[in-house]
Amino acid sequence: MSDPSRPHILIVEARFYDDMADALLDGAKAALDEAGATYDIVTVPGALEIPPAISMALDGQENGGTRYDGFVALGMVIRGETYHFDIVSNESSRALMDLAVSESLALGNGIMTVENEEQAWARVKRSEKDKGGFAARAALTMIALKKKLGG
Ligand SMILES: Nc1c(NC[C@H](O)[C@H](O)[C@H](O)CO)[nH]c(=O)[nH]c1=O
Ligand SMILES: CC(=O)[C@@H](O)COP(=O)(O)O
Repeated sequence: MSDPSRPHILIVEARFYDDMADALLDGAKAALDEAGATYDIVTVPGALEIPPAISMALDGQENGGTRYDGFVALGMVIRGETYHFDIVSNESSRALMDLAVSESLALGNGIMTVENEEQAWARVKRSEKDKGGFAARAALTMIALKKKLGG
């Protein structure tokens, strides 16, 4: 039984790039550990699978599954040669926004969409930008806001 006084978070990570996923996850876990939050971690192949995974977790909550106070999405989308970058980037972010608004979710979006690996590495745990940690803190902030607003 999780401690009701501590936020319980679901981290959904896309491991399209394993090494970068590790760095994003390190940042998110460090932020959640610092805040005293508890969390589960699920892994999906790519960023496009993150919104469906969160939707599955929401369905699970209605069927006796684990209840989550908030969600953290982690992924790295790097532009290639084709239009697929735009699809993956735009559709994953749009689906997350649609879910967050329609379900009033406390969600931190840590799906990075970058032009190249240099930009990618400059935004994970091993850098001052630490987008994984930022997404985790965003989720925690929205959990507190939701409680303040009576959600
Ligand atoms: N190119 C990247 C992808 N592409 C894969 C998709 O996200 C998806 O898994 C596939 O289309 C099967 O449904 N995903 C990333 O996370 N990052 C990329 O750079
Ligand atoms: C973001 C992507 O889907 C990308 O990695 C795919 O690369 P490409 O456009 O060269 O097939």
